[in-house]
Amino acid sequence: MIEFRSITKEYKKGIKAVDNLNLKLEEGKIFGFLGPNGAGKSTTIKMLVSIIPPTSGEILYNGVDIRKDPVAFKKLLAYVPDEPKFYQKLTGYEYLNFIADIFEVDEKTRKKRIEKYSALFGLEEALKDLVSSYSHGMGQKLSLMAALVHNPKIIVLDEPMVGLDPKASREVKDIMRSLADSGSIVFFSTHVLEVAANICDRVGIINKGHLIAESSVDELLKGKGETLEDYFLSITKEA
Ligand SMILES: Nc1ncnc2c1ncn2[C@@H]1O[C@H](COP(=O)(O)OP(=O)(O)OP(=O)(O)O)[C@@H](O)[C@H]1O
Repeated sequence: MIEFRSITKEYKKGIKAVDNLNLKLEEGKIFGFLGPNGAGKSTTIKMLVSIIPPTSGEILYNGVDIRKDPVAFKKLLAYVPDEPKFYQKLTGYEYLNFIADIFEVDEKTRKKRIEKYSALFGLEEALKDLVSSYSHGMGQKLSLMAALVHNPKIIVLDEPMVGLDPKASREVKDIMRSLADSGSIVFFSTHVLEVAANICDRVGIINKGHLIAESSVDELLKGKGETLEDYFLSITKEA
């Protein structure tokens, strides 16, 4: 389990991008993180994947601060950013092999996974080309493949559906489900409330750095007779 304990991030002194966040992410569950623009979603994700440190508070994995043994934690983790960056002079294959080397995935296993996911995403031919020739959507798919090549125990995705065609978007949702079903922690941010309502086991809504709701979609909407979109719009307006 991952636990955010009183996590606060101030980029500028006195201005809290994330304010006293307490949140638990469980194995086997897909957790959707929702919020308006500038609410603090990417900041939370970047703290979880150790790109930026919190100003205060701690993030625990199975009870241990993730900063205690960062390499051990990162070995379990895959991060799919909203704007993936690649080494442009590598081919897709070279990039995936580079990532597989870092995560010490053996040759046979990586070959099997690369074949499986390149077929799913229709990227078999493109993997021979330089990454610099890829469209935005192809880059998104490559970034997802790089995450999946080491079969992560924890996968964190920032706006994973943006720029994907409908088929790839469906594949990503199915992959997230099967990772969760195999016991991984799946945490992603999205603006697409329909996706969140359909695939998440739990959702959290953040607004102006504060977590203002957190539960299963059903519990959130129980007795309210609303869609997730109606509920989201009403509580982010009030807060
Ligand atoms: N590097 C930075 N320096 C200063 N302020 C920042 C920085 N990154 C984000 N912020 C501020 O922190 C707040 C939260 O931003 P964040 O990117 O986490 O929001 P978000 O929920 O991911 O938004 P979006 O949905 O638009 O991507 C915003 O007020 C933003 O301006």
